[in-house]
Amino acid sequence: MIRNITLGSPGNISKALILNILASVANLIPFIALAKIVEYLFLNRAGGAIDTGLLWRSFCVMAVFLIATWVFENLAAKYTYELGYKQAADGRIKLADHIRKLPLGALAGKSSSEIFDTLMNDFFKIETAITHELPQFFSGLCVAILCSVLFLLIDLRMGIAMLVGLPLAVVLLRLMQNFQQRIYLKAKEINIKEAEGINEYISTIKTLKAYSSVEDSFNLLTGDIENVKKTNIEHERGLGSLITLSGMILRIGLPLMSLVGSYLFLAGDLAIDTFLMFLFVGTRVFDPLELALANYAGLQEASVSGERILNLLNAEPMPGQEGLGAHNDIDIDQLSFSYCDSSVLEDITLRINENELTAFVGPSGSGKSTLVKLISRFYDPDQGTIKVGGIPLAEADPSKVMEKFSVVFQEAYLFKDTIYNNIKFGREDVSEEEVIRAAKMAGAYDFIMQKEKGFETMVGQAGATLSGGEKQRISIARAILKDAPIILLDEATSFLDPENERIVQQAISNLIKNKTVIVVAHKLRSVVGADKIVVLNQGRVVEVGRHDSLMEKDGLYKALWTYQEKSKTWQMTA
Ligand SMILES: Nc1ncnc2c1ncn2[C@@H]1O[C@H](COP(=O)(O)OP(=O)(O)OP(=O)(O)O)[C@@H](O)[C@H]1O
Repeated sequence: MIRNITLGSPGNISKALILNILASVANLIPFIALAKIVEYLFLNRAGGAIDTGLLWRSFCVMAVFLIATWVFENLAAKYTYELGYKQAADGRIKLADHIRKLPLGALAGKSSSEIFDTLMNDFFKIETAITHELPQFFSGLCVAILCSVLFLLIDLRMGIAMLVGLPLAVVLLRLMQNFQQRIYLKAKEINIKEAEGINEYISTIKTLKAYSSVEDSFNLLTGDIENVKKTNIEHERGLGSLITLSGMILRIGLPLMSLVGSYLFLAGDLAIDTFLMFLFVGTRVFDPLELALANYAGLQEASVSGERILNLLNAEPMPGQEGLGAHNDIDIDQLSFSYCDSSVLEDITLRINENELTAFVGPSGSGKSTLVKLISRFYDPDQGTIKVGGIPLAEADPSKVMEKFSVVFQEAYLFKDTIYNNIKFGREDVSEEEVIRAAKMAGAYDFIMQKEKGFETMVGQAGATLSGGEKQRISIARAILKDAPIILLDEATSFLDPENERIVQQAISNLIKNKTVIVVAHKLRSVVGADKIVVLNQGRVVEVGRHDSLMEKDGLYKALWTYQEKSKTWQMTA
């Protein structure tokens, strides 16, 4: 279904198009005046005295229309540039806004490089189409049609000779349209693959060095870059030869018109002024026509880019407008969920009570993190419902849902900004005192103050300049500041050393006071005090209860517990 999203109205471009047409028409007038001057000087003067007044008038007409051409071209450029850049900027903002409302599933299968390419390069193509190709195509076409009709009316035989190549050139371009779109799409895919390769090469350099694999990865990257070079040259060559071929076919009209004109003139069947008009002005029709054909080829690529943008824009955002209720009980009823075709959660029915601590435990891959993502509506379930405070999440406004939740992930993501802004993230209304208080509660204050610039210390991209524990404490400070009633902790301490783990555990205790808390835990010891422990196995809930009752059952929980207790005595041996 095409949703009601447009990238601007075609009507907006009409002013620019009219100005471009006026510029092209004005550009032809000096050539008509030139034909008239030549006709007067060499043919119609008949040896009499030169009428200098007539010459000056003709020169004035030429000068006036040259200036008019310049004025129209400048005004047209102003409108088209303003419009082109505005449309592209508006479109990018609209798409970025749309992307954040999409379920993560709608973006599955698309890499960040692909989405980046659509946001940047596809919109750049549209920008170029609006600022250059569309106005030049339409103005070229209009002028060419206008002149062609005029010249056909002046002399049908000469007009036909002049335009004989046009239908052939158009047919050629139409026939090549599919081929051209295909090579453009192929070039795009290869370029995106290269961007992905570069992205991965840079972001995994640490791992590559650790495994002495930099050389292999570099070779792979070099291959990708070489491939892009080859494809881009192929693409330009294909497009270039297509345009020059159609231009050449179009210009067959020039020698043909001269030949037909010469024969007709010698046979006394063509007036000299008509012949001159065709030679001086008729030949000028080829330029706008060729421009129209060249830009038509460019517009084909813009249409491919437009389709890619619309594909993303047409992905359905998460539905729902309801606000969530005041309560924070979570009811999950017969929930099932798959990533693409692979089933991950099946028939989950569960109640999570307000202001209690609920722990999800279970073997790796059992679906704990996925269940947390469904509860915070990163995805919608395939079957079943999740209600928060009695309101089905599927009917709730997605932006309101996130107001209810603070999520602390396994790996904290920080932005390339100051520590202060990273803590304050998403809360423009908080004071400096509140930020400092949150940092203290998260156990982050001391290490922040030890840094030379304190809260103004810049954090590298993705928090690269901080340790794992420091990043985690900043993300907890962020969550404390958000003060959402439901806290989701997805193995927030699993990558930390014992010292950092102790500090982060303390920070978490401050964060979760009087909140509804769901924690995904690998280390069962960290959740012995939980009000409810939910044991998952292969996407199903297999046991629910407190630690003591689960230990009495002799089921999976007890097995996991026993295994973990034994592994505490594990030692590394060479
Ligand atoms: N984005 C995804 N696309 C496809 N499959 C996924 C995706 N995320 C997770 N999975 C798969 O879904 C299953 C459940 O993953 P999930 O991360 O929920 O398990 P988990 O119990 O949290 O595991 P762990 O304890 O190892 O973190 C796994 O088989 C995993 O490979």
